[in-house]
Amino acid sequence: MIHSKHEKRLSARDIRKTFVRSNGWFARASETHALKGVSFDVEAGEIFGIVGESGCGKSTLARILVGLENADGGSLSISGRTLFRADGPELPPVQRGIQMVFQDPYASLNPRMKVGDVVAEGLAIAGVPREERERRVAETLTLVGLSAADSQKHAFQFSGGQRQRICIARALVMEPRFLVADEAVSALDVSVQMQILNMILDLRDRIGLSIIFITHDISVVEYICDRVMVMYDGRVVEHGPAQAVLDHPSEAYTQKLIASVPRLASTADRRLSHDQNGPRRSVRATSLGGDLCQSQVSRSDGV
Ligand SMILES: Nc1ncnc2c1ncn2[C@@H]1O[C@H](COP(=O)(O)OP(=O)(O)OP(=O)(O)O)[C@@H](O)[C@H]1O
Repeated sequence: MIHSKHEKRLSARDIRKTFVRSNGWFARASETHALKGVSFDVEAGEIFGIVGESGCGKSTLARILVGLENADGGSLSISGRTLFRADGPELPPVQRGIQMVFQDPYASLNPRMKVGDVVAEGLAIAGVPREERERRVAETLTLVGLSAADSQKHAFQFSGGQRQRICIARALVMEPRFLVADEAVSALDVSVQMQILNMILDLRDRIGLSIIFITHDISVVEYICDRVMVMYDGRVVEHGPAQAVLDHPSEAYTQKLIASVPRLASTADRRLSHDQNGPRRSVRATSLGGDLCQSQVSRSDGV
């Protein structure tokens, strides 16, 4: 499942989406311009953050990337291979090489299904034979810090953090080049958030996965992202290396967004800590709400 860092770049150009809502027979339909021409590139093996306040269009963009929603205009390609463009057909979600992890692991998992069946669902739909499905499920569960034996358990037997690992395994088993994580840690406790974030950093390092990390939490961007794109009202306000944008935002909107939250220790310290300690490290974490905790984290903590 290891990807070459040289081969894939995702390019989104001028993506547009308008939602039209009917207001009954006698009133005019109302329109929401959710995306007003959004362009960006994500390099192979990078963690690309997308931030912005509620309603700026982050989730709509995520859903368009994975094919859960159609764009009205623009184009999307991975290393020149077109996923969609205005005048052409769309590549179906399963052929895109992009998978998604959602915010709430409780809502996005059927608690009564066996974990092995949950993780293998996409493979079964794609017609992958049972033996290969079982092998890939076991491999992927191990990759996310669970065990092959967990495939026989039911989702309700797991904690929130473990359920999010199952959701990540369900996405990774399809061997995507790009993973879209939409607020993937915001439903979890801060200490559990750190464990999932560390696991994502590990996955990037170990298998060269590229991750598009959508969040409203600046501290998460500072912790995990290489580059960041700031959105407001369906447009890109600015983008660049995460630390540079957070330390020296050039746009007034970004300045306001960043000024409203507490900050972590510098990226250099955190990266050094990650490099020295591998998956186990001590970090000072803060959430948008301002909670501060000292959290000792490990992939093998069982969360
Ligand atoms: N299915 C839909 N029908 C109508 N309007 C929609 C639909 N989905 C999203 N919108 C509108 O599009 C805009 C962007 O919504 P979106 O969910 O993408 O924002 P967001 O930045 O992800 O917000 P949040 O952080 O709260 O999830 C909002 O004004 C929203 O109300």
